[in-house]
Amino acid sequence: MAQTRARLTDTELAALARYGFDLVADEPAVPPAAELEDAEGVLVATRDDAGLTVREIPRWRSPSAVRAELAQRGWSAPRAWVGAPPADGTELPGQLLVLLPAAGTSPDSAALSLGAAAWAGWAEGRELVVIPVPLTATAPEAGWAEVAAAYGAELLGSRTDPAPLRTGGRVVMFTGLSGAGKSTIAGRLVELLLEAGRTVTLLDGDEVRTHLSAGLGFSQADRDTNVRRIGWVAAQIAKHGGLAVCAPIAPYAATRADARRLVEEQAGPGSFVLVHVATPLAECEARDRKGLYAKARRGEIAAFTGISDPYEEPTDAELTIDTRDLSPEESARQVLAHLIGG
Ligand SMILES: Nc1ncnc2c1ncn2[C@@H]1O[C@H](COP(=O)(O)OS(=O)(=O)O)[C@@H](OP(=O)(O)O)[C@H]1O
Ligand SMILES: Nc1ncnc2c1ncn2[C@@H]1O[C@H](COP(=O)(O)OP(=O)(O)O)[C@@H](O)[C@H]1O
Repeated sequence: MAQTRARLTDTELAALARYGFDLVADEPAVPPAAELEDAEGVLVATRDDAGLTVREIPRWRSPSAVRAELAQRGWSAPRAWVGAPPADGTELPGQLLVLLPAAGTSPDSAALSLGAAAWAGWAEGRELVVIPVPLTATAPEAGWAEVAAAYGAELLGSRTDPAPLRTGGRVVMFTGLSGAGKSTIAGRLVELLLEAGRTVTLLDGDEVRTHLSAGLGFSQADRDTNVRRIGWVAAQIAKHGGLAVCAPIAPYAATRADARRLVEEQAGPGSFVLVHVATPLAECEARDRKGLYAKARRGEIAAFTGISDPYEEPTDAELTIDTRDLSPEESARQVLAHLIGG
């Protein structure tokens, strides 16, 4: 055997659960290790000459546990619905087991919480039990009627057409040279958003480098780590509908694209707004508020963006602002208009 213990991905864990719950007969395609664990290191299955033995899987509630809960609630003839609520006026009973196909997603996936939230309006005057199940919505590995029966209910219907994921969360990432005006515009944007009654998280550059990215410098690898961390945190904020504003130099196109991907994976298409503060180098250097350009020119700061280190101009920015033409107030209002409009 290749290794003694292997960690399963979300997709493999769902496959193991389907097998362990007798929803499918065939052994799942999982690594050939003697012990299998989940993302937290919990032992979920063992393998010996007799085959695979599935133990408790913390991520997924077993059909028998769900059946026991329905019995305890006194549901005499449980009915089940799979996926999103019916769009066609189907009558739903007063007690309903909702099965949400969630194979391959993480436990805190936005797809899952949006799936559950879609049922909130149906809960009034009704008893709903909402259970994520380890099956794939668009290509179920077992028939929905059989799955519903395993969870102790008769299938009433299903709706598993994949709606595009949109949490309503957004991330505004300003990018540009040092002194371009990123922090000034980001700060004013946050004030305008607060005035408009929005809750907003500012991932302030100084605070990020003091806490989240403490110890990182300005090599390409460190800048990439810094920008990816900012992108990851912003994605977590946007995942459940929050708004995050950040303003790193973010000089590399590929790393900005990584941040965009992280955010859009969690909050849906259109959730990442890249704002290029395109103040030319000569103007930034003329401002030189912190005296850094002068130091960089004297060689006292190595690898300074625009002087001795690259800045890759974005070609994918949703907005480009040249602060030679606009005041900070006008610039911030332009970003706000984009957020409100799109
Ligand atoms: N070598 C070098 N190059 C560029 N900038 C430097 C450097 N050393 C220190 N500083 C100061 O750090 C601020 C940029 O940090 P960031 O976290 O935004 O940079 S990056 O996105 O990781 O490239 C930047 O702040 P801003 O002027 O607010 O952009 C600089 O003040
Ligand atoms: N239209 C403008 N937008 C933003 N900043 C401007 C503008 N015009 C002049 N400035 C000045 O440029 C400087 C930008 O500094 P800062 O916002 O810290 O830049 P960055 O965060 O990109 O390094 C500030 O002193 C600001 O007052």
